[in-house]
Amino acid sequence: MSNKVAIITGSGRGIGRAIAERLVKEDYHVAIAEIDQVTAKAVSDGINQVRKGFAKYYVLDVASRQSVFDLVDHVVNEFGRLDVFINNAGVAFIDTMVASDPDKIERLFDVNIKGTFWGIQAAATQFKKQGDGGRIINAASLAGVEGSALQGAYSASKFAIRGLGQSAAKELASDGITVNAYDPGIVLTPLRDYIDERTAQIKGVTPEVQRQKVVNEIALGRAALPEDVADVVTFLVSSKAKYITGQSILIDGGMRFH
Ligand SMILES: NC(=O)c1ccc[n+]([C@@H]2O[C@H](COP(=O)([O-])OP(=O)(O)OC[C@H]3O[C@@H](n4cnc5c(N)ncnc54)[C@H](O)[C@@H]3O)[C@@H](O)[C@H]2O)c1
Ligand SMILES: CC(=O)[C@H](C)O
Repeated sequence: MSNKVAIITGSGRGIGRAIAERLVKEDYHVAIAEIDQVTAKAVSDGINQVRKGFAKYYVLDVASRQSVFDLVDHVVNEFGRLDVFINNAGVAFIDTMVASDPDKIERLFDVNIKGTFWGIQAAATQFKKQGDGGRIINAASLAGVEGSALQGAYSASKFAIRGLGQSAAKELASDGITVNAYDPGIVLTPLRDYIDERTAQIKGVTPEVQRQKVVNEIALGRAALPEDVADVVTFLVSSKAKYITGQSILIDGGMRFH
């Protein structure tokens, strides 16, 4: 198969969907790897209506290490190889540090940190077998560069993801495998809607007021769209980025949390 092959976790909606649909335009075959079967199938079917055979969906929980390794095996059996693994799937919950529920913290760490770890392990294992390098890209966040109030567990997970990527980049460079991350600020997705609604509830303001507050902190004056992140990821997987590794690319429109 001449076309390259990418796995994008959490690509049933939001940023992951935008990345998958954009990579298909770059002639990638894509694996829509997602816990939600309905959205995964819908995104895959939509891609195949435009480019038949370019997408296949897989239902999994990235917190399960075996499921992530099985995903890579299924994709390689289907498409013949793997070139890019994008650890996009992630969850968040909003609460004060004191009120944060231990079970929610555990689940968030299992999905965001361990899920990313399993993706790095499974992708690197396959890339080493193939012997011709590869690209691993992880979803970090502005909240992983500067901790956000009411997002303690989430921020911690995104700091961890940046550290995982830096360590993996150093280890895997000799195999021609690059590892980078994208660090968006405010991107208009269902996750962001939840964050602003829940934050507004805690602060006793309307979601609209909360959304406007965060947008007002963005130098470019607008929230990002998922396509803005897909543009950066498309660059990071391209040959133009072959000398970039261990980096975390801020996509925050010049936002700075105070
Ligand atoms: N939206 C933002 O403002 C923003 C900013 C910075 C970073 N991010 C990060 O970018 C990534 C995508 O964010 P988004 O806004 O598109 O989120 P989203 O919640 O809209 O989409 C995430 C997708 O991941 C899937 N998913 C969740 N848990 C999963 C699991 N255990 N296994 C498999 N799939 C799972 C969900 O079903 C969903 O389709 C996340 O890692 C998020 O932390 C988002
Ligand atoms: C959800 C997220 O990471 C940013 C802070 O919006």
